[in-house]
Amino acid sequence: MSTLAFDFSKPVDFVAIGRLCIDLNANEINRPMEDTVTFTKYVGGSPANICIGMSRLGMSTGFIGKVSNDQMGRFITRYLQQNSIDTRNVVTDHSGAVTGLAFTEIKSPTDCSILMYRDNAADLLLTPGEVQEERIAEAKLLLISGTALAKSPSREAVFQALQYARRHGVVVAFDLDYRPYTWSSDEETAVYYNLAAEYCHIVIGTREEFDMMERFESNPDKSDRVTASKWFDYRAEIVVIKHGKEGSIAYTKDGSSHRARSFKAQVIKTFGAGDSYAAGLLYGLMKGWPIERSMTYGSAAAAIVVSSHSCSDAMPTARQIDEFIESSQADE
Ligand SMILES: Nc1ncnc2c1ncn2[C@@H]1O[C@H](COP(=O)(O)OP(=O)(O)O)[C@@H](O)[C@H]1O
Ligand SMILES: O=C(O)C[C@@H](O)[C@H](O)C(=O)COP(=O)(O)O
Repeated sequence: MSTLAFDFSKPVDFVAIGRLCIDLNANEINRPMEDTVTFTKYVGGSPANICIGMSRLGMSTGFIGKVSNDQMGRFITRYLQQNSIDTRNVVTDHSGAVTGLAFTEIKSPTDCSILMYRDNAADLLLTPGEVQEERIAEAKLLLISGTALAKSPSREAVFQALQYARRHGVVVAFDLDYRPYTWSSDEETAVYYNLAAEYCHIVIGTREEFDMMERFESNPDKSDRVTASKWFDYRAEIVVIKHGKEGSIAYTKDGSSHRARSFKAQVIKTFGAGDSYAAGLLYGLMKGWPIERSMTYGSAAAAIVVSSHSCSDAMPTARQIDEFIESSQADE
């Protein structure tokens, strides 16, 4: 059992802070980037994808971030608005910063990579003073994401958001979202990830992401239980460790563990799995569902997204997930 203390008197379900960017997903799949000539443009960035996922699931949502003052920035803000996401705290940069671009290379359904163009990215320029306390105070759940910790001032903006969440009794989820190219040193990365995780009630990451955080500690067997137990000495109620196609395991503060398998999927590409999983999982937890059911919901959302061309645009509705789970059970 988890004892997440959502304050249901708050009017907004979910607010996310961090990266807003553009995904340019290869249209000609199953070939290297060198041979790819056309791409489809989608809104991207892990926390943006999760927020879009929550909105598709019917939650009331908002985003805190910074976009470039150009056509790309306006494309992102408009897409969020079309998805009923509150953009009052999406700030426009005026320093000439640009929107981060993620070109996706789909060599095969299992061999995918992302080529990032992120020099002078606007999302990393969000300042602590630009984070509106009211946007966090009014929300039941705040999602933070690791990439925003990579550079100042967005690093301090995230810690400011964590302070506001603490002040206003907001549950905090941390999707580790570790993107090595954004960081300059492994030590710096681990320091800030560990510091931020101390404030969080739900910590979600892959085994590799937790390995990165554990560089200062001893967990030679890469034991998921050892990884999770550390965070229960701080504020964590749930720690989720994802293992790709092998599924995921969640530990709760009372010492219990819960497993979810992945669903069979007609995989087009592997990215987007984590973001859709997070949306489905957090949705279930906010509904008060048992952890297994919430994890199954996340796994089904992920199976739907890996079978689609995009991440954000493919985020499923509750009906799509329910139908998917039903048809998967019928197939068994
Ligand atoms: N190839 C796949 N087929 C079906 N589901 C998948 C696949 N890969 C991942 N998933 C689902 O997505 C979840 C998160 O994926 P994972 O790869 O661990 O995270 P991330 O995308 O953050 O690296 C998994 O727990 C699983 O349910
Ligand atoms: O996060 C980014 O900047 C790129 C994403 O929009 C991208 O689609 C992606 O990689 C999703 O990440 P995942 O869910 O962890 O696979």
